[in-house]
Amino acid sequence: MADVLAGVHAEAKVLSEALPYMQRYDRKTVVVKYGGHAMGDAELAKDFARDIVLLKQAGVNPVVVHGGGPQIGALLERLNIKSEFKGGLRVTDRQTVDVVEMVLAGSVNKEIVSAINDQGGKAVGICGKDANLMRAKRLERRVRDPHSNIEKVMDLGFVGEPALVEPHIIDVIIQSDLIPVVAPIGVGPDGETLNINADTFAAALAVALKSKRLLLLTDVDGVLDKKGQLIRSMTTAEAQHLIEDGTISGGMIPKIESCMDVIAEGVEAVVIINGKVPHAVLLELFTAHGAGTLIERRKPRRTRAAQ
Ligand SMILES: Nc1ncnc2c1ncn2[C@@H]1O[C@H](COP(=O)(O)OP(=O)(O)O)[C@@H](O)[C@H]1O
Ligand SMILES: CC(=O)N[C@@H](CCC(=O)OP(=O)(O)O)C(=O)O
Repeated sequence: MADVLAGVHAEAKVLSEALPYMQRYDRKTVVVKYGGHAMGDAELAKDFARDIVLLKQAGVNPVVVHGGGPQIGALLERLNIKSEFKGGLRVTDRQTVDVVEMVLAGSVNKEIVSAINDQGGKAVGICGKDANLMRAKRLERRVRDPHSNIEKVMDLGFVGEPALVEPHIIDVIIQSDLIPVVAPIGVGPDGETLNINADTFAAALAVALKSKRLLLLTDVDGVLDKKGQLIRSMTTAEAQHLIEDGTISGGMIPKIESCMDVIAEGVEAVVIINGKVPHAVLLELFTAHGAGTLIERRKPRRTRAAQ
């Protein structure tokens, strides 16, 4: 009996301690980027959908932006279409962009919408083309050839970068008490479909929506130091230093660079968390210890709880 009571008290304590966090995010917009790697497991996908519904029920306005890199890769393979990445971005020819749109705005988007609706939420799936949410331009990335030292423009085909965000459609969805689920497809200057990295898309949307937080769900616990230990919080200057000294590499570089842009544009903080941890979103937003790595402009205060 004493054990049962102790258990009940522990549960009540967790619920009660969530109150200040619920108040902090009351009616605030939080953009959650749900990466393709975090989507693999059916049970985790259900937990994620449940967390999003709970956020909405608690008065937060979650906006889900999803990826789907591995899912695009799987369909391209089935269709025998070769695909390669340059600097973390998929080289996207005309044939590939059709597949990218089909997977992102089609199957992946609707799967997430259904998962949220199955948990009692009401989600609406859109992509950056809807109501011109995300006007984009062709990405021009310059790289210096290490041998000749000549700078070249890398041609990635139908890859875009955000040019102008018109968040009206998101506001309408939020005001209707629905949950927007957004696929990272943009519309180019000639009306063409452009493939946008989901972290970059989520970052631009978070800025336009004046989001209170941007959460990036990935497949590692957060940013790890040279010894593989989780860094719980850091400033943008410290993040820059970790890129320069090589601690941060690969796919984590564009992620961190998006974080730095977002913070420079006024979003308070970005958190990188492990989408493979059950209920990672709730732990981050509604508990004192949070989860993952918190990145913000100024020196983080002593504890995550005090922030
Ligand atoms: N310092 C670091 N801390 C954590 N992950 C890192 C670091 N440097 C590089 N990475 C790599 O970045 C990856 C996450 O980026 P990415 O694969 O693009 O994620 P996603 O597909 O979720 O967008 C990790 O799986 C890890 O291999
Ligand atoms: C230009 C570019 O690389 N676009 C990505 C879009 C999906 C994405 O970013 O998904 P994840 O978040 O799951 O990696 C792609 O084609 O894979």
